[in-house]
Amino acid sequence: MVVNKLLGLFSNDLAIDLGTANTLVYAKGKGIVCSEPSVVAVRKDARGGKSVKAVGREAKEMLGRTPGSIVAIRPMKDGVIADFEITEAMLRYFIQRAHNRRKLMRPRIVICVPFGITEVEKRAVRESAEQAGAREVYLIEEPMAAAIGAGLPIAEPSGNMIVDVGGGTTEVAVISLSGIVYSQSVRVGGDKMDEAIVQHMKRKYNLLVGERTAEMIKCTIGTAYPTDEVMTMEVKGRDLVAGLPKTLEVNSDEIRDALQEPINAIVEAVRIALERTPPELSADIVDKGIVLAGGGALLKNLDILLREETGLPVLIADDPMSSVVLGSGQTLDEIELLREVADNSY
Ligand SMILES: Nc1ncnc2c1ncn2[C@@H]1O[C@H](COP(=O)(O)OP(=O)(O)OP(=O)(O)O)[C@@H](O)[C@H]1O
Repeated sequence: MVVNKLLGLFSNDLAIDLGTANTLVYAKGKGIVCSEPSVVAVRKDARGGKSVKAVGREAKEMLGRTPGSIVAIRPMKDGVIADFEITEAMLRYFIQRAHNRRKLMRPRIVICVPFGITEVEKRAVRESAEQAGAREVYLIEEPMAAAIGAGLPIAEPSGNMIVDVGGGTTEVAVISLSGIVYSQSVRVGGDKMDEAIVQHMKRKYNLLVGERTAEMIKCTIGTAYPTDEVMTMEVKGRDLVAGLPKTLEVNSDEIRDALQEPINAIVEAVRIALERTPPELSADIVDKGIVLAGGGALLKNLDILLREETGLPVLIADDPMSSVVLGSGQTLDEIELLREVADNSY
């Protein structure tokens, strides 16, 4: 008992939301200790060797701005590992940062994965965390973690619907009695919205903008449903015809049109989930509504659009970008909960 208490006190257990866009780390007893973009800048030498130059925010600043010898890489794509080696380097960096760079720690790690990824993809995440220094690895499905983090009563025999709109994926899940009754993951999220804006700028204005600029446009004037006032913003890019830098003004109406395809895919995923939900649980969702989490939940008026399209109440989680990591962090404190929701299918 005393030993257990002491172990708890000196625990270095971590929960990690290894996301396509952002990685968040929660340390037991401390809360969120790190929240950074999932980007790594790598320097290549003449012999083809690679070394990590920067990770996180510093590396994101470099996206699209690197000289030939350095590449800024996003090692996660569509919610899964696209570059194993770089993901491992990134995890190692974040784990060490969470432990104030003390290298000897071998923590127990709870790590989130999108629902519906393959066994091979799960193994890649697990091995990557082990290589990065984890002693034990538990995988939790993202919608479950998001629901716990958003404070939904997941253990009750009652339907809870969570929609987690991330950078690479959108996960729609219905949860009851600590289990996922139905879930669908579509590989559409904030990244596809950014791409749609890049395409729009190219098609309408012959203006080439980078993904960072596109993301800024989305977060500043992007909307899913008309706002009372039309918003405008100045955008800088390269004119594809003249080849010179150019500034022009775009408005929220045209950006909403540009975002239609990815947004429709999200609405469709919610609609399908509702159609396939068992009737008793549907009845619960009519009363309780849908809860939105993930950074994409911050897209202006996405809640209003979903309310219009489904006729159900739609709420946004308190801190949507942190729901997943907060939910997984909670399982570090409640071992019973971890046993119930961790995926041990490998
Ligand atoms: N105010 C905003 N409006 C619209 N989108 C936003 C806003 N703030 C953040 N986002 C978007 O949210 C996304 C990141 O969300 P989040 O951190 O939840 O994703 P992730 O967990 O990294 O991704 P995934 O779950 O797919 O692995 C990015 O695409 C970002 O552009």
